[in-house]
Amino acid sequence: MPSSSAQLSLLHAGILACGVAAVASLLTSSIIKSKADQEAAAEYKAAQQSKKKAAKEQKEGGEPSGTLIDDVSIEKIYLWEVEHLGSRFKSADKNNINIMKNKVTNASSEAAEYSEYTHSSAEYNKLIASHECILADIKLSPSTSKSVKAYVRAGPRKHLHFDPHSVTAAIVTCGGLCPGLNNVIRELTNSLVQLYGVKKVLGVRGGYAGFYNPDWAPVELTPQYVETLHHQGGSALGSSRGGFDLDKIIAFLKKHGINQLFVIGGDGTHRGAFKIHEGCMERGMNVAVCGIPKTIDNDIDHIDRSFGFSSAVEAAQIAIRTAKTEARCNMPNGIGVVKLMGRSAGFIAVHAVMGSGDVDLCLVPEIPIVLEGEKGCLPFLMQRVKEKGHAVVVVAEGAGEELLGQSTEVDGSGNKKLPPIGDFLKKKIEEYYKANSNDPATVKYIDPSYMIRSVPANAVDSLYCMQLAQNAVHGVMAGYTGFSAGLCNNRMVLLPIPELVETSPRTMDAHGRTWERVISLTRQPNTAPPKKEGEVSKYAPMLR
Ligand SMILES: Nc1ncnc2c1ncn2[C@@H]1O[C@H](COP(=O)(O)OP(=O)(O)OP(=O)(O)O)[C@@H](O)[C@H]1O
Ligand SMILES: O=P(O)(O)OC[C@H]1O[C@](O)(CO)[C@@H](O)[C@@H]1O
Repeated sequence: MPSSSAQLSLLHAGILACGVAAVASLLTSSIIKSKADQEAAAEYKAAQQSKKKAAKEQKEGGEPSGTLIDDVSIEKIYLWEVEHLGSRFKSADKNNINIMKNKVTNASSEAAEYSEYTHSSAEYNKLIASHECILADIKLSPSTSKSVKAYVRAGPRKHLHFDPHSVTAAIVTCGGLCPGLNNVIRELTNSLVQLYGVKKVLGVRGGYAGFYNPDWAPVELTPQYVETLHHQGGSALGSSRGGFDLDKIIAFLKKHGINQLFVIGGDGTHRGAFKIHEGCMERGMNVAVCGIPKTIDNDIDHIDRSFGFSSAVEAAQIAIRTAKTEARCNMPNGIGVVKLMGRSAGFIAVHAVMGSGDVDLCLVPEIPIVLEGEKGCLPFLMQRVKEKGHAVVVVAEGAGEELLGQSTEVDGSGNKKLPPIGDFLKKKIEEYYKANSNDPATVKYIDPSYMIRSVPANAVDSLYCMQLAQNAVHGVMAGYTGFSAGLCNNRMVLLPIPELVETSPRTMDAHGRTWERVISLTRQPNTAPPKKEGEVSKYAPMLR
């Protein structure tokens, strides 16, 4: 310890000297470094400037900037043409130009009559011209074909096929429920009445059977009737499976003078809708039939996603979080098993897993379940529980058919009923622990079932439903028929129904990027069967 103030000041001086020397050495090294850096910076700057100059020259020459890759090109575009009533029936007066009517409804009238007063008529900011299209496959590489397919772009057309005053429209919802059904019903009604000035819109109750069931008389849909529909889950019109009867449906259309039919449903519903379209054409009826693709399972092909899917995936998070809490807190060996909807496609399960980040094992219909052995899910689960103390499993309801066998039972529409995979899995986990561990497994099984599809649409789905309904109405008013409105490559398009149903229901690609992401998250053994030689990989449009 320094004993006097003189010693202390000597010590301070020493420290100061050392500090100055260290700073000086640091400065020298940074000066040397900065010389090298300066050269690198100058080189980089020069390269950037020459890039900018080249881009400017390209722009001035009328070319987009960027590097020209001459081994990738598109030479031919083939349009997925949609049938147009104008080819068989006379369209409304060509002077009947399409403007936004923005009709005001007479809210005080109990009889729901609409005022003829239009709040403001406005021209559309964008009218879609003939042959405006959206490329179907936007992935290109030197090995892809130079001929590509394209969808008809959706949106208002300048000329209307129908005089709105001569239109009686009908809306029907079929198949299972799905968040957003009411949003679509509401926006179809509002677009028809307020945007186009259609006088009558009927809501057919209870799906296809509602066209002829005497106890389910149709309701008249008005903007007042649908005002708050979008806040509720389910379908204000009701729905059903089975009961498709073409002659009776055609009889209904004739009786009520329906010339525009909007059918909201899945692949089964669309098959029916196309039969109605063909039935009308064969009978010389100037009727437009339009589908709006709906399925909680997201298994309709081509479209980026079906409405309601995002809300269902969101609702499934509550079940997964519940399973996590139960698994974490229930000892010993807490395991939460959540069963989610998904008849033949595991999209809800895989998206819920990817969105959650809490799941250790995901089982879907597309990937065979292996219980034991090197790639067995049971030893894997036991190991995960050893590491973390608990684990969460998500299983799609259609998974494990290879273990449980195919059910011979079907529902009213002919869809196979599914064996109880959730209970089976719970039993297998418990048995495996009994045989291989001193402590039992504490398995909590959660089946949120209909809770994930009866919720109201979230904001993303509400917006999507609005776009679908508006574009369906634009398409029908223009005279398109036998089509469905959908989102493809993030653009609204019109899809011919036969193309839409041909490859539906779609399933997740066992060798695609979605499944790759799932196993990279869960780190579970990949039991996807090896890819067959020449097998073309399908993609899951939502996550390409
Ligand atoms: N090939 C078909 N021809 C005519 N109608 C059909 C056909 N397939 C199904 N339908 C009818 O379509 C309606 C709905 O079918 P389904 O129950 O299979 O639901 P979906 O439309 O596929 O929707 P979800 O995704 O909810 O299952 C039913 O009324 C059924 O009778
Ligand atoms: O019991 P329901 O109403 O027939 O619906 C169950 C089925 O419907 C779907 O949600 C498809 O709409 C499937 O995932 C499920 O298996």
